[in-house]
Amino acid sequence: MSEPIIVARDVGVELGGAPVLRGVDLTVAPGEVVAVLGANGVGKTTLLRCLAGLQQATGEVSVLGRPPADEPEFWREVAMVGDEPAWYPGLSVREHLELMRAVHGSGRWEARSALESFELVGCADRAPSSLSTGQRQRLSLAMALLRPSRLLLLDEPERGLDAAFRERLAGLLAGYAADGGTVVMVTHDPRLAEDARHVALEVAA
Ligand SMILES: Nc1ncnc2c1ncn2[C@@H]1O[C@H](COP(=O)(O)OP(=O)(O)OP(=O)(O)O)[C@@H](O)[C@H]1O
Repeated sequence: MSEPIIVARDVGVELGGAPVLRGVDLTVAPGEVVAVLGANGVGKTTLLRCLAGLQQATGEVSVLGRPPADEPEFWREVAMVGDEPAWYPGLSVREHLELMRAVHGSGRWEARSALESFELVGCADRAPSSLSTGQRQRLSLAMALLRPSRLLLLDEPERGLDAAFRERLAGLLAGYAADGGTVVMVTHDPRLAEDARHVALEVAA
């Protein structure tokens, strides 16, 4: 059996003096799509940040065979979509996608295919800051899915997306996993969770 992509054991986090995560275990195999579910404030984003090396935790966290670290070497293999990124002034939607290909040396798609898949053709020459919330979210997702990666970490990828595009996104994530990628997403969206293995977080006692 292939090595897990993620192994988290007995993970604990305290924020502001209060326990947020306690005794959390998670193992994710290559090619899996995992949906982290739970009520508001239960610690889903905090867990994702632990997996991204953005939050210190007690216990053990291993991602791609080593402790996650917020360093270029880690981010070459891991793509994350969470809070809206800073957009490059003066670069269009198309140029943001081309930038991803240029920086990473290759990509899973040409910029033109990504524009089509993420329904951004009509706004390709506009500045991202001039787009709607859902269009900007599509661009964030397109930039993450276009570049090569082994693990995709998504925090509420459904934010701002209409129902039809959520359906499309479910298919795009299934395609990423079929290509050998692994997805861990925090979501409140039943459609995105439908095809995923559910991991339910509960309030840390
Ligand atoms: N910087 C911080 N300082 C103190 N407490 C924090 C901090 N960040 C988050 N928290 C608290 O940690 C808990 C978990 O937050 P988190 O964002 O991980 O929850 P979540 O499950 O992702 O919630 P939601 O579904 O609302 O996005 C919350 O009670 C939140 O108030």
